[in-house]
Amino acid sequence: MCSFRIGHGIDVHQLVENRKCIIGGVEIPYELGLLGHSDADVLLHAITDAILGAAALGDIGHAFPPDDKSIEGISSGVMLEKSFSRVKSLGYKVSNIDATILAEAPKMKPYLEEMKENIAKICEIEREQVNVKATTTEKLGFIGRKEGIAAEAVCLLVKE
Ligand SMILES: Nc1ccn([C@@H]2O[C@H](COP(=O)(O)O)[C@@H](O)[C@H]2O)c(=O)n1
Ligand SMILES: C[C@@]1(CO)OP(=O)(O)OP(=O)(O)OC[C@H]1O
Repeated sequence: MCSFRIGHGIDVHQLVENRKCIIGGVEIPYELGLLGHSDADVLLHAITDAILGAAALGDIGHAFPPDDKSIEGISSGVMLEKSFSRVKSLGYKVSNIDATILAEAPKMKPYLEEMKENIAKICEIEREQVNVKATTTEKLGFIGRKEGIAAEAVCLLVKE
């Protein structure tokens, strides 16, 4: 009998000058970038939290503390890979991931396929098992004022 576990993740990062805008492992050309202790990939952080959450393994900050100087600038792809590896060692596979980026700008559409490919590769699944969407907040709130970008994700794990 299969066992299923669902997880949810949410993350927000501030948009500032002189930082890269890396989302879903894709460096997006934009005048502002995301601020964080790591590369601040808001989408991969939400997905990492969803995967860890599904396996009841806490969250990204437990595994990679923001006050740990040795991981300053760490790639979020590496954090997702290590988190997935923990989940895999418990016997789980990722069934699917669905995520949404909330951003007034930049336009995400040209980069969504590459993001899906990056996520699928790290989580050892097919691209069809990953969905990444984007929405504005219709110019409302901190996202609408282009002060920050948020992402939400859900992940279903399966153990056969
Ligand atoms: N940063 C964004 C936001 C949205 N999109 C795409 O535009 C479509 C319309 O967005 P609304 O918020 O106006 O509904 C949406 O379906 C996205 O595909 C985008 O690429 N980048
Ligand atoms: C990724 C970590 C790594 O220290 O830091 P940030 O890049 O600042 O990202 P955030 O989502 O604020 O916190 C989680 C931390 O684990």
